[in-house]
Amino acid sequence: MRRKLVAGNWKMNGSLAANTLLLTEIKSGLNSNPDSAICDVAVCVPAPYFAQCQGLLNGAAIALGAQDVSSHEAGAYTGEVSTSMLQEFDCRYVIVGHSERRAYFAESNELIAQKTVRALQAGLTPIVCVGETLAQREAGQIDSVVAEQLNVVLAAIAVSDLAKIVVAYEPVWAIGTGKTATPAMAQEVHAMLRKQLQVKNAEAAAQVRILYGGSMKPDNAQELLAMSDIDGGLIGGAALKSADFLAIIQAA
Ligand SMILES: O=C(CO)COP(=O)(O)O
Repeated sequence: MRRKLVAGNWKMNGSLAANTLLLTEIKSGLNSNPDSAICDVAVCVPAPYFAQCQGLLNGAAIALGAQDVSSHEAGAYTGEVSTSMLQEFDCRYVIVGHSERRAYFAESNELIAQKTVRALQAGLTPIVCVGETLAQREAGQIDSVVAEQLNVVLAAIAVSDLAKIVVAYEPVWAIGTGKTATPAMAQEVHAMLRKQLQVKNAEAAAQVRILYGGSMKPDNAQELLAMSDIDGGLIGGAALKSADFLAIIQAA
């Protein structure tokens, strides 16, 4: 049985004041609801706020995560943030290959695979994002695009690391648009991804959590999370509102 994971991706949002308010509200919401301990919760915050959020989350059942990491270990890579820096702030998760990084920062499948390997070497849990654009969906290329994105990562990691990754299926056309994949549409892709993981190792594939992301909200979370291969959510906009984020955790 896979334990569900609800991870917030704050993207480039937040401020010292807003983060304090948001995390204080989420913590008190979780504390007042014993049921919510049944799933894992994480927030992936902008790097400048690691120290602040580490302090705010001290003792809370909410893990800290990053939204990206360098594929390099250390050195002359201006602007990059390394896995060891993430570890110093107790980050447990790191998102790699988000579609916004792929689209706006030209991240390739190969670079994303290198970042995944680097994260695993550091003992971080990579949340590997895959997903097709609307044009690719309409051209009937969902399976080939998403399978290729995952395959390049799978080829780069050791079988013994397979169970340590989290995969997130985020159809690009559903991100920030208010359009959500129907539970059946999402489940179909998740099942396909699970099959692909099984080719590498069946036992580990059964343990890998596959999250859905793309306009997940309190009013659609429950039906999405009820699908057999949807093991949680990667939440953008709704992770910035404590009531919405708590409602999604509750649905999980
Ligand atoms: O990109 C996402 C999470 O990584 C999803 O964003 P939204 O929930 O805002 O659609």
